[in-house]
Amino acid sequence: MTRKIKIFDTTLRDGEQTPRVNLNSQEKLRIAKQLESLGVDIIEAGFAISSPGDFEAVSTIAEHVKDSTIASLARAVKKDIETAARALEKANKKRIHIFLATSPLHREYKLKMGKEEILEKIYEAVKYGKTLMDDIQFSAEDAMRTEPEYLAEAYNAAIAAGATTINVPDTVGYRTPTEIFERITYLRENVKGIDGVDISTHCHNDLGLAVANSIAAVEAGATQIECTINGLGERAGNTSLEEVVMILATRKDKYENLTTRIDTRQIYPTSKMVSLLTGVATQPNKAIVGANAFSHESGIHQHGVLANPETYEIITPESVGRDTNSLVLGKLSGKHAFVDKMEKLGFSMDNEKIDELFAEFKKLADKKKYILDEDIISLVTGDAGKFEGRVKLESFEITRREGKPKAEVTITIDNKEQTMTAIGDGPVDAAYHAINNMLGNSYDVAEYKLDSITGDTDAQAQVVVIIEKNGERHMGRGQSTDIVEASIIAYINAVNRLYKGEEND
Ligand SMILES: CC(=O)SCCNC(=O)CCNC(=O)[C@H](O)C(C)(C)COP(=O)(O)OP(=O)(O)OC[C@H]1O[C@@H](n2cnc3c(N)ncnc32)[C@H](O)[C@@H]1OP(=O)(O)O
Ligand SMILES: CC(C)C(=O)C(=O)O
Ligand SMILES: [Mg+2]
Repeated sequence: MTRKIKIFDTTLRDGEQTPRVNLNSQEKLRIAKQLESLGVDIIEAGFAISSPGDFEAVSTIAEHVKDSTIASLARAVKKDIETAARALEKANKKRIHIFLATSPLHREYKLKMGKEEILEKIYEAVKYGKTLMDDIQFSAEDAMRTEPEYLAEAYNAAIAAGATTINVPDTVGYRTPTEIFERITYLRENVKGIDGVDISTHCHNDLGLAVANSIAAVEAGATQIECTINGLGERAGNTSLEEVVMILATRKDKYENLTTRIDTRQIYPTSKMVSLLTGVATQPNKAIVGANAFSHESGIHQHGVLANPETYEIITPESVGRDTNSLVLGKLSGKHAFVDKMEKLGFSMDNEKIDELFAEFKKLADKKKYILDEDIISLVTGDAGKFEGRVKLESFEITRREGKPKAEVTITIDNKEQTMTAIGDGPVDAAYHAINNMLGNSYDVAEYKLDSITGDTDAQAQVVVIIEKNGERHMGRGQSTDIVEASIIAYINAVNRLYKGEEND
């Protein structure tokens, strides 16, 4: 029998608890709209009582997002529950998510409440919530460090008062998958009326087990997973939505009866949006959405992927909304990938030439961290890294005049030194004007590309410039820790190639 797994996204609530993340209501609405397109069943839009801004965010989302259920968090406190209900007034489908901690540590040190008092508060809070709306979720905060018998009593109280979902959080990410499986199984066997409600899992990643623990909960019978985009959340974060969803989708052989409503092709755009609006970058090796998740640099892998991507990919990039996989050329790459890259750039040559270029490529890759398409073009055209020619940069200086950058550039043309100053919109523009004045010609810059070769503040900048004359394009490359210098060298390099081409004609 098919079991539908509800996806409860808490990016806008627990995700916003990520240190230094702060979203305004318009940003939250943009993300909520995207979560709706993604097919999320429940969007936890915020904690309405926490601030006027969060109240506004929850009510704005409630007004504009109609396909997903909108939830607001509330403590087991009347004013929290009433405020959540007010914020959710305009929602098509709404839920109040009431929580109260149950573990010994939280009872004694945080809440300073006894076991009985907590059970009464749970019952009263859920009962009050039910007077405001039907859909009430109850979470026993720190459930996974609570005595199992007492935890069952807490959920008995919540269900008796009318809770429709009971959430079992591993608030501090302490448990392992086997323990989670056992605890959910225990609750299923010991909580009255549990078969009539959704069982939810909410895992934190303090030991890196949030995703594995959520899957274990589902294997034990949970019907709702709480998660966040990119695994954002308090401390080490929450269960990552993209990972749990893709585990269920990819391992259909194992989870054939489990389905979600998620449109997996929306995963990558959603991840990008969340990363942009929260300012939290995803690590390159992050599963599913990281920059390297579908990149291959080693020769043996590249050879396999060229023959059939399934040799080293268990998910297609398209299925999660990414363009294609990529073969990154580096010192560990093999000849198959090198030839593939050359063919994609439009070059074909005999085996002898390929062997020769491949040997040169390996030498270059030993020295250079990233091999760009332009490096391959230079290899093929036989002038990699050379800066010889009629024009040579001697020195330059950038100052500002009347708010605009002024460049003083000294070059030699055919061994004759010249100096010229010019003003431009930016320092590179000013330097290019000065050079053009000395060359007595002005070339169209068809492309200008700036890359940082290393990631530090003293990064090497690599500039690639393509200039155009009479429909012919000439590429130049410059490398320096100074962006302006790299740009000047690239430009002069392109001009020298243009002159060389003219000499050969
Ligand atoms: C595991 C989680 O992620 S829980 C959610 C955590 N998220 C947040 O805390 C973000 C939003 N929070 C806030 O804006 C504020 O903490 C508020 C508005 C909720 C409360 O602010 P304040 O009234 O200033 O209280 P403060 O945050 O300092 O302390 C929490 C109070 O709530 C009590 N409390 C904590 N959890 C609960 C609960 N689930 N039900 C009832 N009371 C609770 C604490 O015992 C403490 O009570 P006290 O003031 O009587 O000592
Ligand atoms: C509010 C609850 C569900 C929570 O975030 C937690 O326990 O981690
Ligand atoms: Mg949490």
